[in-house]
Amino acid sequence: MESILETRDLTVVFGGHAAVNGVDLTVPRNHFQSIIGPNGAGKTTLFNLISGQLRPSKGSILFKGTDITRLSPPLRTRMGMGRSFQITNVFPNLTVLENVRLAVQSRSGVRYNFFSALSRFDWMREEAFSLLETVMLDKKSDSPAKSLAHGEQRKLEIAMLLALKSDLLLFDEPTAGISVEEVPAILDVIRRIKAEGGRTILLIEHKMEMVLDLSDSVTVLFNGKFLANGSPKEIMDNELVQSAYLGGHYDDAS
Ligand SMILES: Nc1ncnc2c1ncn2[C@@H]1O[C@H](COP(=O)(O)OP(=O)(O)OP(=O)(O)O)[C@@H](O)[C@H]1O
Repeated sequence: MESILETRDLTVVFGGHAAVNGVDLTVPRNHFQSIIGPNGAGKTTLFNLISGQLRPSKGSILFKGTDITRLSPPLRTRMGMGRSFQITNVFPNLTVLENVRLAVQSRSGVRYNFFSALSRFDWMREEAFSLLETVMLDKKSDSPAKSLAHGEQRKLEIAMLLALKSDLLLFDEPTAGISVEEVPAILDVIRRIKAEGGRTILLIEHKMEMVLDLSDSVTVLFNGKFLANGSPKEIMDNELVQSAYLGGHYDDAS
């Protein structure tokens, strides 16, 4: 199976402590792969290395066969890697639709020209609206972004991320910090994105039922190191994984 992302001996050391320690990760194209592990296992640090927020102390990262270890985060985004918190430009006073349209526009590199016929930009509104349908936020298209509930804001961020048309999406606990009632809607959105196909998704998540439901494969980190990789069932049956969780400090946030 062709891989879209590979890390080799990926390591980052903070004050003598290796938060990510010699991790070899292989993510096949169009795969849904989850990364699990007890608190402090190094999951978010691994994402920071993959998306370029952090530079590794050692090792390399290959994305679509190219060594991106030294590339800046914006260049990685341009190559097709999307991470939701990179969306910093949510304009609270603009409508939900306008925010997504601006994300579509930024991807397309189209400069708004006051003298151009507005109809030339209709396709961007249409694409933005269809993204809002994907995240089930179309009924709020005319609401100002600032009026959205927390879970709805998360959906808006996901729609803006999808506007970038990334081939690889990195989701770091997408349901963290939102109310219990809003969790199923976010889950539905992720399920839809998976069903649409054509994308690779990497998910960090503590909610095991969500991991088991969505993942083609699961990678387990423990103390910064790769512990196991396999199908959800293989991981559930893996004795090493069981003892890491039982003996560790697994914080089931679900
Ligand atoms: N910038 C940093 N400076 C120093 N130590 C750090 C830094 N970032 C992370 N760490 C440490 O690296 C380790 C891994 O942290 P990380 O946040 O990646 O774990 P995690 O698996 O995502 O945990 P959680 O499930 O709680 O989010 C922890 O011991 C953390 O304190």
